[in-house]
Amino acid sequence: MLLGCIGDDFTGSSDLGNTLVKAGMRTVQYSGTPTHPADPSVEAGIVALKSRSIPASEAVRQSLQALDWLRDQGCRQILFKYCSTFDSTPAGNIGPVSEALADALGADRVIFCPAFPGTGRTIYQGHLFVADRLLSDSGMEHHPLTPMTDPDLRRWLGLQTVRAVGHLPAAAVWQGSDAALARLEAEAEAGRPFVIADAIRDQDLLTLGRAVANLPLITGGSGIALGLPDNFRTQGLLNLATPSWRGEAGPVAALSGSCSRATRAQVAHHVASGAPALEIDAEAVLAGRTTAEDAATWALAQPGLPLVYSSADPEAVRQVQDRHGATEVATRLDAFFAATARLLVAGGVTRLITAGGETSGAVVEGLELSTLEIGPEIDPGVPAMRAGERLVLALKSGNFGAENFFAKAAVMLEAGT
Ligand SMILES: Nc1ncnc2c1ncn2[C@@H]1O[C@H](COP(=O)(O)OP(=O)(O)O)[C@@H](O)[C@H]1O
Ligand SMILES: O=C(O)[C@@H](O)C(=O)COP(=O)(O)O
Repeated sequence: MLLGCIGDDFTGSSDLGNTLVKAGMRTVQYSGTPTHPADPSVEAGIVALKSRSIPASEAVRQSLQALDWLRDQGCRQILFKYCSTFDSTPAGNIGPVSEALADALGADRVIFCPAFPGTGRTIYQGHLFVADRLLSDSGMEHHPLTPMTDPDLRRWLGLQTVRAVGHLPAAAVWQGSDAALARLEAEAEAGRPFVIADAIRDQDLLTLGRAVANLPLITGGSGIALGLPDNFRTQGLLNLATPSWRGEAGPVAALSGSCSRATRAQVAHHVASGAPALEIDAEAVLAGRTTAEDAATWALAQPGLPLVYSSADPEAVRQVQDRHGATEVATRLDAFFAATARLLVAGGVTRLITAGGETSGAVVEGLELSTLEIGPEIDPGVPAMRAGERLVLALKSGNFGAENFFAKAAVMLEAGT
């Protein structure tokens, strides 16, 4: 294993896997830190954690455990992958986890670059944009768990770390990888070891990828991985075999606990198309009036692609959180979707689509899927994946995917190549 990755959620980890596979690395996603050694053919290993929204101390503990395992596999470089919308709170977890990883690796200069231009996330003058909106005006300000109310990443990261935060501006990136590295070094020498890097085009990410080739720790979204495989390829370290993909026929179902804008549009599209859809009232789940058995029984009786969703608008989310607390609501809905997924798979579902990072984490853990093989891309940032002999999956990040994502994913999961 050459590149060791720690993902702070499951959809984000599959997004990273998608990038690395497309760039030619043999990549496997693990659910949590494995207890066994990796297959020797794996070039990039991604330990997917569900650590984005848990207490910072626990996120640090889990990330260091993942780091130990990745180092045991021989990794030469570590990538900490978080969301392209920098999902975090003033308490963490991007800052505390990065501090712990930097200390463990002796990394005295670390870039932070969540840019993913292919899905509209760009960073300029230290500010994060989603398409033509600042992050704080993109819908992410209403996120149920990590409301992103400040688009200045230097300031937001600064709330989460005792280290001073510097800036690697686009103007330096555009001068090439040597200039970018020189600026990173200068920031570190000036006492600002954590550096937000601007990037507005894939070309910028490739430049940054070359600049950080020899650094032990990199942090960012999946975009920052674009240029990393080439660093290994130029050293003759990559196997050139292309991975094969085998789709799966059989019953299909979709689950959505994502309340992000893109997912809500995809749910509305699915409902408007006349496909079977069951809306789950969060309040009813909390009161025990709606159970996983109800949802799975309904889904297994539907033709085509049934969708079970709790996706709701910000006002509805706020009301239920005000009554029960955000953590309690998330915990109960996670458990509901995990149990529903178990019943669906036990009932014969072989293609499972899940929308939402936390929700996908709960589903994958609920199904006890330890290793996921990354397949072809469904939409930018979302690959098809295989878990064992009979089950294929798509884990969709909340804000990714075209409006017809659910139907498209169902087809893609079946198709073989
Ligand atoms: N109707 C709802 N009311 C309140 N919270 C909800 C509702 N539906 C889902 N949630 C919670 O919102 C969060 C969505 O997060 P996640 O699954 O990561 O989606 P995304 O990828 O869009 O961020 C989860 O914790 C989920 O349990
Ligand atoms: O970087 C991204 O945007 C995604 O890979 C990701 O992490 C999304 O997380 P969720 O929106 O919570 O699914």
